Amino acid sequence: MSRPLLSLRQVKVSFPIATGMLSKPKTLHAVNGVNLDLHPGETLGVVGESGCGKSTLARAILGLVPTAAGSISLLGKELTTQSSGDWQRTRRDLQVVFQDPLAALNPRMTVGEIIGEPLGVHEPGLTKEARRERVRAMMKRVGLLPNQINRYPHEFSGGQCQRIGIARALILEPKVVICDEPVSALDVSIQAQIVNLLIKLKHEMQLSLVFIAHDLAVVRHISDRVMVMYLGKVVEVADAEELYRKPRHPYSRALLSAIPVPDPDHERERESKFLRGELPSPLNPPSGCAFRTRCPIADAKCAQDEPGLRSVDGGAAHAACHYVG
Ligand SMILES: Nc1ncnc2c1ncn2[C@@H]1O[C@H](COP(=O)(O)OP(=O)(O)OP(=O)(O)O)[C@@H](O)[C@H]1O
Repeated sequence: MSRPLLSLRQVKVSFPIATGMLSKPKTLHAVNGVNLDLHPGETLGVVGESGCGKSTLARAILGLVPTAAGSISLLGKELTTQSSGDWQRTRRDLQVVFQDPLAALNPRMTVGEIIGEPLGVHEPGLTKEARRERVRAMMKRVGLLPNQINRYPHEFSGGQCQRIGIARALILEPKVVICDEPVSALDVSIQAQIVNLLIKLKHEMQLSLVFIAHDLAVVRHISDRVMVMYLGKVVEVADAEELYRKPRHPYSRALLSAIPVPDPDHERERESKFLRGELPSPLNPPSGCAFRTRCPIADAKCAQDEPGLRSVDGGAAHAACHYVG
């Protein structure tokens, strides 16, 4: 297999949380020992309930939040210890598409200025006209009309704003793009258009994507592999087809069973059967396996021993459960 472009090893991100005037702050482990490899041309989906650490993981990769431990390397270069000057160079290869397109765009800048800004930083030798030409070409590529280059973000719909965000992310032709819930804020009717655009651009521009979403149907459509997170940890990784065909970890099974189906009775029955109770507080995670308090097959061993991620069914998947495989 090819060498990964992006590699994470035992990455931890923690936040101190005040618990009262007289007590010491507690530590919330938002990302707790995550390993990840992203290969050239691959789309890795990251799923899990709200609060499982997906966005914090994305922010750690992008250097927007400090890591407490572990290593993150891009094209063989360690990111966690690099200087801000090095980070600037890294932005050429590593870009992000955020969830809320309008909030991510500066309302006082024209679309041309927004999309062209990274070119100004990384290719300062370009003439103004050459830069605008690149911007127009990119606008066309993402399905915007180049003659709208002087318009402002508020003149565009949510879907069009996300196209602007994607154009800005791709103008430097990066190798890796972190998509943090890029369609969650959009109308359902627009979501498929944006996902299909990302798939098209990924092939045309030979991108590798980390695609974070809580909508499992969207993730299935775009991903080659999927990583399932629970309380800051990876509980399963498998090829997308394999994961959706046969989820191994009880949490993956619960998540997939909760995908809405047209029959409401069917859905209710499935959800109540598989995904019980609330996500425990990450400030007080359960002992042993973090999922055991909601797991239908947990026993005393699960309260004592934390299962590590291991290869199951001859390598068809990796799952962190004592009773899988
Ligand atoms: N800056 C912060 N300070 C304190 N706690 C934080 C901070 N950022 C995130 N957290 C906590 O870290 C945990 C993981 O949050 P994160 O936003 O990464 O999850 P998520 O899976 O992306 O959820 P969502 O889909 O709701 O964004 C949560 O318990 C959250 O409350």
